[in-house]
Amino acid sequence: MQHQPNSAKCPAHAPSDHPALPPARIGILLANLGTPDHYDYWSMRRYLGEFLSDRRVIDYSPWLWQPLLQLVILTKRPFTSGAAYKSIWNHDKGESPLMTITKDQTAKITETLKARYGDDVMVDFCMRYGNPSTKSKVRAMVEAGCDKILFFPLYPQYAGATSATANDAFFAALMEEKWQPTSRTVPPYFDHPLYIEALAQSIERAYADIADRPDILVCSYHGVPKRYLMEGDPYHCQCQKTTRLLKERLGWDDTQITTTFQSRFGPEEWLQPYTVEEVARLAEAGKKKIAVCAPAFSADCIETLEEINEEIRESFEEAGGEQFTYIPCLNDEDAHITALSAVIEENLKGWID
Ligand SMILES: C=CC1=C(C)c2cc3[nH]c(cc4nc(cc5[nH]c(cc1n2)c(C)c5CCC(=O)O)C(CCC(=O)O)=C4C)c(C)c3C=C
Ligand SMILES: [Fe+2]
Ligand SMILES: [Fe+2]
Repeated sequence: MQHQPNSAKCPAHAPSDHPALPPARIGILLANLGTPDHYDYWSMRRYLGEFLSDRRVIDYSPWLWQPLLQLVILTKRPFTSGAAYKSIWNHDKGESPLMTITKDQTAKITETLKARYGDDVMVDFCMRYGNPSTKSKVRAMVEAGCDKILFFPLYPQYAGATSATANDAFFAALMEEKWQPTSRTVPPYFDHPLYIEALAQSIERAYADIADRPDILVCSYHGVPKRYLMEGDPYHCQCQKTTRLLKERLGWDDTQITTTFQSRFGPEEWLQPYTVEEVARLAEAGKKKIAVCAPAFSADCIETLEEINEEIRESFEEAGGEQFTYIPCLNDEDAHITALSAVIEENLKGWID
């Protein structure tokens, strides 16, 4: 089925000053978390302020949370996080790795989908926090003639703090459109066979390059407060299922792979076990060679390049660990682009085939 051209302008009845309408097309809008424009104090403060004010991320009453955030956290954390960003920054391009990788993914997905659908589709990306904003990209797609938009949060596992808040920003952007495009959001793909396959291939490739086979693979997922799980967020279960499917695809048993959660923030209990503690425990228990991968992240970012590959590595080595291998995220690897493009194609059904 071909996408139908825009038929809203009827030449016989249109007034002479009727606005011009571009040919109708389908927009595919990829969304990631967002990243600071720079690692200086004010860029960091702006980014963290927007992120940590999102009640899908931190759900405390703003009356209690905002004074603490504005007066305490945002006076210190922009410095420490800014230094961490500086250590991983893509200085050649003047942007964070998350931004560079998201652009590369967008370019490759565009190429794949254009080869299949031609100019009936346009592909772009937006961020939940910072730039380019979701609102600006929805506006640009509507202006370019998109009367349908498929919105794709690039998180394999659903969490209120990631997928839902990305969707919220998308719906808020639609609220401002006079002629609102028909819209769909892409569901989580934590169990999609091609995502599992891409993960498995990346592990097999990494293991083939390591002379001394690791004792165990640690699948480290970004954490959330445990309370969110108790309140109905399926993130924890989806992470566990991704690890199980990966284990089955690799043909491994439970001694060769484990699930942990990283990036704890604040005093509440988060999902356990905490990666930083678990890698130390593994070293102390005699697992001196480990590999760590991060299946919840579609692109390498501060949480993987700095937290896993620097802080968590250090925790392992201080506890007596000897060989630590970080396995990069799927980023713009071919198998990942194939998986993401397949998820998109499945969700375009009925709009264009
Ligand atoms: C404070 C609460 C946080 C929750 C809950 C949270 C959930 C969550 N986040 C990601 C993915 C990413 N988080 C990233 C950075 C980051 N995350 C938090 C806090 C929470 N995340 C902070 C404060 C930061 C900023 C860095 C820092 O100051 O520590 C990123 C990286 C962005 C980048 O530019 O590189 C990603 C990606 C997931 C998947 C998730 C829950 C499922
Ligand atoms: Fe985070
Ligand atoms: Fe669970």
